Amino acid sequence: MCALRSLPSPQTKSPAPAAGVEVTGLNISLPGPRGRSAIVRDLSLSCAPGEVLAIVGESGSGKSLTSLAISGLLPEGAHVTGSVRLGGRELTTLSERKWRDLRGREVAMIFQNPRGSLHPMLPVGRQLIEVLRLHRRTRRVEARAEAVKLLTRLGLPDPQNLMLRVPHQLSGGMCQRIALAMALAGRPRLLLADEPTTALDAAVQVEVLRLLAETVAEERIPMILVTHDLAVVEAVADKVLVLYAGEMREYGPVSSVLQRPRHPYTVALTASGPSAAHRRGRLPQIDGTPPAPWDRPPGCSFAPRCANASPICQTELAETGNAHRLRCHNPAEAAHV
Ligand SMILES: Nc1ncnc2c1ncn2[C@@H]1O[C@H](COP(=O)(O)OP(=O)(O)OP(=O)(O)O)[C@@H](O)[C@H]1O
Repeated sequence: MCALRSLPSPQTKSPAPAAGVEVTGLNISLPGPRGRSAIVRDLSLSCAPGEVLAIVGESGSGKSLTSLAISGLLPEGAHVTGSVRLGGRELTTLSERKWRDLRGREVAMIFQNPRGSLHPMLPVGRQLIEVLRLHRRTRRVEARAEAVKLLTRLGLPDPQNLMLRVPHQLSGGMCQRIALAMALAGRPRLLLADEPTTALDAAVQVEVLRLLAETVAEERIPMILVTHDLAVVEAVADKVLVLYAGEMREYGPVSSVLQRPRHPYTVALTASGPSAAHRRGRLPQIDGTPPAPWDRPPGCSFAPRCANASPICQTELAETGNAHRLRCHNPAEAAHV
């Protein structure tokens, strides 16, 4: 773990305090081998300004589609119902023209491969300055000064020199920080990060994520982080949403959900403890496989893999809790992990 650094506070802030994001009753369906299938079902979450919400779950649980739905980037043929509100504005009904205006500026995204978001032939400084000029409508000289400030803030030494280099002359960690600076350039009202550090080595991952979490906290930007890695969740997130087969199973503050998991699925994920997960960097394996979206059983779709399942689990889902929400008829005792 790297030591936390105290960062200079930004001189320019968003004109108005950004409001958070609120997702209510989100359903995403896609055409599949047996017609249209519900992939994500009845998902609700919220992320306040400066808060980091992590979405975790096994491969195929719908983490990326949820993030893509929030950023208006779902694949062709996807059908969405429910609501995604950012600062009180409904996003699910925006036209593509409105999205083009919003995306990258108000809703920024960071992906797994940092080099993929950079032009391979252009100096990274020029790329960052162009994005700053576009989003902030400033002159080149001001954009350059802002670029230096952003890169310093993201822990990059000698930013003037670094800005002259092209991506292949930089390490993956440096490229990811440049990509982060570009994502932050528009002073977004929401940051979506899908496995942003998976391609980096473990020590750099933690440092980049810590800097990112500090920056969004200072800038009051809500951040939704998609990850497989419980150690990442523990290190940087405030809240966590545990997805199983496209549905919420457990949701609440990290300190509560990961330390005192109640849903048998979360219990299984955390059974070896986040620090053991940290060593592997992936979710632990659980016996069995999740159902395909077109083959979901009625009731709780985790029931076929669940040691606590009882007959009611085959027919109905039950939701309890408020700050720490849970969908389970037979939750585990709230034991400390
Ligand atoms: N373009 C698409 N067309 C049809 N089905 C898709 C498409 N994209 C994703 N899916 C299906 O939707 C489900 C959820 O996919 P998604 O990528 O959101 O999962 P994930 O939790 O992010 O997985 P991973 O951790 O492997 O990235 C999967 O069953 C996947 O096969």
